[in-house]
Amino acid sequence: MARECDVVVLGMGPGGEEVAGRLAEAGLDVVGVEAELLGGECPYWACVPSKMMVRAGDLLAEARRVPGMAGTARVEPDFTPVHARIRDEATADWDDAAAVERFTAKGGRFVRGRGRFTGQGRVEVDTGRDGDGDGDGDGDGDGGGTAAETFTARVGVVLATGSAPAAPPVPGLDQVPYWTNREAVSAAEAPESLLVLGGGAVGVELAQSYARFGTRVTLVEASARVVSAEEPEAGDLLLEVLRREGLTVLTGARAAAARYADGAFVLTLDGGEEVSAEKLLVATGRRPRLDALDRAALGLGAEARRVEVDAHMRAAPGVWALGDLVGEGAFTHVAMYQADVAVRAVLAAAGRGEAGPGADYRAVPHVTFTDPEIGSVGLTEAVARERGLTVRTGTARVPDGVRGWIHKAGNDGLIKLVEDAERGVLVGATAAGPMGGEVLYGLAVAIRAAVPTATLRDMMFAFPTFHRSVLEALGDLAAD
Ligand SMILES: Cc1cc2nc3c(=O)[nH]c(=O)nc-3n(C[C@H](O)[C@H](O)[C@H](O)COP(=O)(O)OP(=O)(O)OC[C@H]3O[C@@H](n4cnc5c(N)ncnc54)[C@H](O)[C@@H]3O)c2cc1C
Ligand SMILES: NC(=O)c1ccc[n+]([C@@H]2O[C@H](COP(=O)([O-])OP(=O)(O)OC[C@H]3O[C@@H](n4cnc5c(N)ncnc54)[C@H](O)[C@@H]3O)[C@@H](O)[C@H]2O)c1
Repeated sequence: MARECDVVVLGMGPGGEEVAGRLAEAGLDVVGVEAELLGGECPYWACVPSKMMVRAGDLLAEARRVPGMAGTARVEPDFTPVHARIRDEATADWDDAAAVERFTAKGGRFVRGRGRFTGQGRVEVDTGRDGDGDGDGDGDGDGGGTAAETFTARVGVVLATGSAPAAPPVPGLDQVPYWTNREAVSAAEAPESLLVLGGGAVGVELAQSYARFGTRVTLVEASARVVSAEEPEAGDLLLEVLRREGLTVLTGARAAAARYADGAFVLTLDGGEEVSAEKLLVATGRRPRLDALDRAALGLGAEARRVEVDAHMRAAPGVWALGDLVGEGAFTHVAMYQADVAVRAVLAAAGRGEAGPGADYRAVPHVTFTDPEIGSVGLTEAVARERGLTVRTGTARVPDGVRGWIHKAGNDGLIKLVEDAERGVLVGATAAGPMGGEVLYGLAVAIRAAVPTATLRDMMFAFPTFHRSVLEALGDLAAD
């Protein structure tokens, strides 16, 4: 028999957890369904543990910068405390009891199991366990059946099943025990050598972190640059720094075949060259997880790669979707932002208030936490031009600013601004450098609030901050 509730949230990653918790706090009867760990990818296998690795690697890099600036330092990397911190502080040994407690304390009902959205407000969950204590796994006490529970939602269903790693169709790759982000952030030791396939955010963050612990890293990237979705100037800068730090970075290189034998992974590149290492990390992007969704109920064709939603995250009547599943940027802050929009929409559907404003993607920020950090928001120059805008750009080099010059060792960075010259407002910006992600904040405000560049130029920028380079870049814009 189906159990009734107000809302079922399918997938309890950062997006689903936020929606489910907020709706439960608002007094709705909410069932949250999660197949693995409540909290999803970000706290257990992605953002948080990877940033602990980045922090540890940055400490080593800073210590190595002491000579010539502050004395001497002997640096002996040890990965043991990094893994211990990820295991004990970040993930409680990959245990979500605290998150489950947090959700149920808000009044939510938590169901562990793999769910399937079957349309008309229904979610079937394979709980893999018996609900009635008779040991047959069907929860009906009669001694036969399967371990499935069905929930029907009076108000609707929120889909938040996130994304999974996507591996390219390289012959042999599916036969070898490669790492995804999960193994890479939960490893107890830094490998002696590591091949990284893909130089996007996952690839560069983890490649640089491991290299700083002494791992010999070879990164293979198909595009001409690493972080190829960023401004080319930022990609070039990061490439130069990674190579200077001793990583082998092969750009414009595609894997043509993969094999594993005698403890070594070998990638044959399309030019015939072979590269090998003790471990292989495949970091070639992610795809929305649609496998648990009835495509017909969502109006999705067989070719659809993501769930389409309107500005209020509505995918179909009584169905909302958010996070990596909807492909508006695979970032935790995007999922959380969309969760906020969805909470208002669901409450409005339940007769509680107004849906309010829809999602606004003019100023989506993101930060790749390498050293230098690559922060960017809004449109790149190329995308702005593709959209037919009259574009002016302004750039400044961080080492040329007073703070950058004072900082000296590790001061690589740049600011790039993209202006819609007709409107006299910024539509895109990149802040690369020490604390590039923090410098980005003011630029995100300027883009979101459409602050005239004339006003930005007229502002005071505290001396001597890194963000004063923004003033230099604004001056360069004016000179176009
Ligand atoms: C290595 C790495 C580092 C990252 N670093 C950052 C960062 O620094 N900053 C940032 O903003 N983003 C970062 N991201 C991206 C971020 O992790 C994701 O954007 C975010 O986790 C998406 O949240 P979500 O709720 O959409 O999905 P997910 O986190 O993927 O959660 C979806 C949940 O749904 C569950 N689920 C799926 N199918 C079912 C089903 N059928 N039944 C029940 N449950 C199901 C899954 O088990 C999962 O728990 C990183 C990603 C990676 C891989
Ligand atoms: N700091 C952050 O916010 C952060 C960190 C990590 C991940 N993420 C999120 O997770 C998503 C996934 O990250 P990702 O790095 O896996 O994907 P990505 O899409 O950012 O980068 C994948 C890279 O792999 C390359 N590639 C694809 N196929 C290849 C092949 N056959 N051979 C060589 N190179 C190939 C692509 O050219 C691309 O540069 C990101 O887009 C981002 O949304 C965010």
